[in-house]
Amino acid sequence: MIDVNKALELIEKNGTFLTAVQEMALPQALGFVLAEDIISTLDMPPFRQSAMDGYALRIGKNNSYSVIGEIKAGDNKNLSLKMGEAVRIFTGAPVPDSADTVIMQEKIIQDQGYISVEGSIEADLNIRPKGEQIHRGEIALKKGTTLKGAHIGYLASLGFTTVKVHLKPSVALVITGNELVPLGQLLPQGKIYESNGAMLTAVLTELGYKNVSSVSVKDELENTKGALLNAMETHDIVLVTGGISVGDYDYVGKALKAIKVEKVFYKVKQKPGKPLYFGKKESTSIFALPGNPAAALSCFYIYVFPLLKQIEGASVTQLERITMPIIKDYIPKGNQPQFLKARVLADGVEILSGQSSAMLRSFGVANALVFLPENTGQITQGEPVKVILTP
Ligand SMILES: Nc1nc2c(c(=O)[nH]1)N[C@H]1C(S)=C(S)[C@@H](COP(=O)(O)OP(=O)(O)OC[C@H]3O[C@@H](n4cnc5c(N)ncnc54)[C@H](O)[C@@H]3O)O[C@H]1N2
Ligand code: MOO
Repeated sequence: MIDVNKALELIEKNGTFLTAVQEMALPQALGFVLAEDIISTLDMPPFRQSAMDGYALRIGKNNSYSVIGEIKAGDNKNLSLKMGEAVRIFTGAPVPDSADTVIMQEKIIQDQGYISVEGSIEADLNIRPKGEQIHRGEIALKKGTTLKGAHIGYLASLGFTTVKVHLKPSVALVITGNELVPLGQLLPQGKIYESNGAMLTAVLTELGYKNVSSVSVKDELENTKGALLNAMETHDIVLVTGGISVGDYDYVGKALKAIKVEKVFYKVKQKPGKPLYFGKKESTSIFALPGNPAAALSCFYIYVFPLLKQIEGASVTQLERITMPIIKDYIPKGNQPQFLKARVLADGVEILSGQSSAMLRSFGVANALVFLPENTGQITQGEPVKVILTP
C-alpha cells in the first residue's frame, strides 16, 4: 500500500501522453488548454485613453480653462491644446498628446465655454497610458493555461480570433456490478440503481470532457475482460467502477492482468478509496475506482482530475489547495489519512456529517475536501486544516 503523495507522483510520472493540438475559435476554446504561448500583436490600450467622462487639460497658471473642442470614444482626433486650454472628453476616448491630465466632470464648474476646476490639479489623472495592460511583443498568456471566460475576453480584446489548444482526452467508463439496475426500471429486492455512470458522466461534462462513453458489465471475468480491452483500445483514459476489492466476485483486477495492463499501483493508504488501482497500456491510462459512489468521486477529484489536466498539457494540474481554520471541533474516525467532504464558508471550513463512502448526500452540499494526514487526533475550532477546493 502506498501513500497519497506517492500515488500522485506515480500518476504524474506514468501519464506522459499528450493529446493532439487543434486551432479553435475563441468562445469555443473555453475550458481548453493553450498549446503555445500567445504573444500580443497590439499595445493595449492601443492609444492614451481617458478613464473618465470629463475634461482633458493642458495645465495652466490658474484653475480656469477655455474649452476648445470635444473628443468622444471612437473619435480619431488629436487636438492641440495650449496652456490653459481644455477639451471635453469621454471615457474610452483618445487623450490628445498635448493634454497633461483628465479631470472628471464632477470636479468642475461650467461657465459658457470655460470651466473652473475645484481643488488642486495634478498631472496624469484618469489617463490609461498606451500599452498600460500589455505591450506588443509581450506574452499575453502562457502555454498550459486552462482558458476561463476572462481569458477569452482578454484574448478577444487583443484581437485574437483563434488559438491553438490541446484536444480534450476521451474517457471510457466501465461500470461493474451484478446488483446494479439501470435508471428507469423497477428496483427488485437486493438491487440498487446504477449511479456511478451518471455521476462520472455529469462531473466530466461539467469539467468540459464531453467525449465520454459508458458500458455496464456483470461481475464475470470474460465480459469484464472484453469491455476493458475495448475501452482501452478506443479511449485515452478508462475509469472502471466497482469490482476492484478482494471479494470473490471482484473481477476487475483479474481482468486487467489477463489483458496485460501494466499495474502502476493498487491500494492507497487513505479513506475513502483504499482499493484504488492505476495502470497503463500503451498510451491509455486506467483507473479502477472503488464502487462506493463517494469514494469513486473523491478519487476522481484527487487522482483522475490531475491526469486529465496533465495529458491535455495544463501547467496547473491539481485542484486548488488552501489552508483554512476549521469552524467546529472534529474527531476523526480512524487514523488513516482521510479526505473529508467539507464546506468552505466565509469564516472557515466545516467538515460535514455523513462521511460514509456509500453516501453522496453530503457531497452535494460540499464544495471542498479536507485532507487530514495519518494519526490526526481531535481538531479544535480555529485550527488550520488543508482544504482542496472541488469544482
Ligand atoms: N474484505 C474487505 N472488504 C472490503 C475492503 C477491504 O479492504 N477488505 N474494502 C472496502 C472498501 S474501502 C471499498 S471502497 C469497497 C470497494 O469495493 P469494490 O471497488 O470492489 O466495489 P464493489 O464491491 O463493487 O461496490 C462497493 C459498493 O458500491 C456500490 N456500487 C458499486 N458500483 C456502483 C454503481 N455503479 N452505482 C452505485 N453504487 C455502486 C456497491 O453496490 C457496493 O455497495 O470494498 C470494501 N470491501
Ligand atoms: O475506501 Mo472505501 O472507499 O472507504 O469505502
